[in-house]
Order: sequence, then C-alpha cells, then structure tokens
Amino acid sequence: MSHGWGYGPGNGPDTWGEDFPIANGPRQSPINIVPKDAKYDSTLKPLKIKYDPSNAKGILNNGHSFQVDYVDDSDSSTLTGGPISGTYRLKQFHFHWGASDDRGSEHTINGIKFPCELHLVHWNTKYPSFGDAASQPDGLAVVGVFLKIGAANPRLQKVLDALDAINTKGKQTTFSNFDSKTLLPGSLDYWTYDGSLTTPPLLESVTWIVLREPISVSPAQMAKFRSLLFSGDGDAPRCMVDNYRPCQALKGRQVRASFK
Ligand SMILES: CN(C)c1nnc([C@H](N)S(N)(=O)=O)s1
Ligand SMILES: [Zn+2]
Repeated sequence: MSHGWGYGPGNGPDTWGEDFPIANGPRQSPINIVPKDAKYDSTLKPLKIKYDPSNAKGILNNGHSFQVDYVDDSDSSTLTGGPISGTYRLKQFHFHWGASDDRGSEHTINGIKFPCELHLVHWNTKYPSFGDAASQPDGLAVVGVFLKIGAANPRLQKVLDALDAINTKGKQTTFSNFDSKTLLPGSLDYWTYDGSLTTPPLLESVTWIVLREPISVSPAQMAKFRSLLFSGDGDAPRCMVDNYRPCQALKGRQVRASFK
C-alpha cells in the first residue's frame, strides 16, 4: 500500500514525482536565490499587507508542518501591491525547519540555508475559492520570511506556546486574535519569481515573494518547533524536523528584486 507523501526515506521529495509528475515542471519551488543575479525592477510596487487579528481561527498539526488558519470569507486580511495585481486573501501561515540550525529553510541565499522559513499563503480573489485559485498560474502568492538564530523572538512565542496542544498529526486547537503582521521584519524589501507549492500537489500557481530581511529565533524556540511529531497519536513517534523541499532548477526563470 503506497503511503502518503512526506519527508522520510521512502516518501520524501525525491519520490514525489511518482504521484505528482509536475515535480519536474518548469516553475518548481523552492529555489536558490543569488542576489547578484536578481534584476532590480523599478516597476515593482511596495508590498501592502493588511491583516485583521480577529481572522485567526485555529492551529493544526497537518502531519507535514503546523499551520495557523485564517477566516478568508472577506477582504479583511489581504496582500496587495508588490508584484501582484488585484487582491489576495490570507489563507494560512506555516513553517519549514531543520533538525539542526544548519538547515531547514526551503529557499536559500547563495546556497546558504536558514534554520527555518515562514510561509504566509494568500489566494487571488479573482477566483471564487482557494481551491480554484490554486490551479491557476496567478492564483496564489506566498510571502516567505527567513528565521535566523539570535535573540528570542517574542512575536513567535504565542504560536510556539500553542504547539504543546498539537504535538501529533491531526491535532488542532483554537487560535484566535493573532496579528501575523507582527511576524514580519522591519523591511519589506523582497525578491520575487514565478514558482509552485513546495509540497504536493506542487501546483505551479505561486508568485513567490521572499523577504530579504530575516526575523530572529532563539535556539530554545527552535527546540519548540522540533518538539512536534509527524506521527499521529498511538503511532511510533517520528520527530517533525527537516520538513523542507530541496531547491529546484531555475529553468530560465528571472528572479526580480524590489530593491537596488
Ligand atoms: C493548501 N495550502 C494552503 C498549501 N498547500 N501547500 C502548501 C505548501 N506547504 S507551500 N510551502 O506553502 O507551498 S500551502
Ligand atoms: Zn511552505
């Protein structure tokens, strides 16, 4: 019986192409960002991010990461401007991280991996739902933020404090009144390129917006991420670590920069 995709030896990123042939497509993510090869584009607008903390609704261990889900039935939490046209609604945010501080991010900078990467997932409201948008080339916009080892980040703490309640796959709990804008760094300078979801179904529908400035995370806070399990209650415990896809070929794509 074929088990679902994951990050282990038998179901990891190198096997995903068996069930999801788009894994070898022309616009796969993540990628290695080489700042000197990125082209400054003066037509790129500043990011405009408006999040309503009351839209936060829950936090879930989905067996691959954990995600904070948002109410997305109105335009109260949106991303506009930047490289995108129109209005994209915040659907959820989640993270990818490593077993040790030398790896964990999905995107890399000059081949350098960060210990963790935050993804804020948005969908284009020109389509009726996230599901419809996810199959369109301009359907999704994901803001990526690197986490760098340093001082403890107080803005992360409410999220990390909720992890004890969702330690195994399928567990969820309410998570309300959280302003995910507080997770962003001071500068919204970004790189952008056309890419994909980094987990199956790997749909090539994402405008990636990767922020240049990382946010901080302490070693103790990283240990909290690593306290989660991929496995469900009653299963043999498997630590949730190294839940990142390796970088994919650029295949001729241009990475643009919003800054000189
Ligand atoms: C269904 N949603 C919101 C997502 N599906 N795949 C996602 C990936 N984890 S990522 N990293 O955002 O492309 S997010
Ligand atoms: Zn992600």
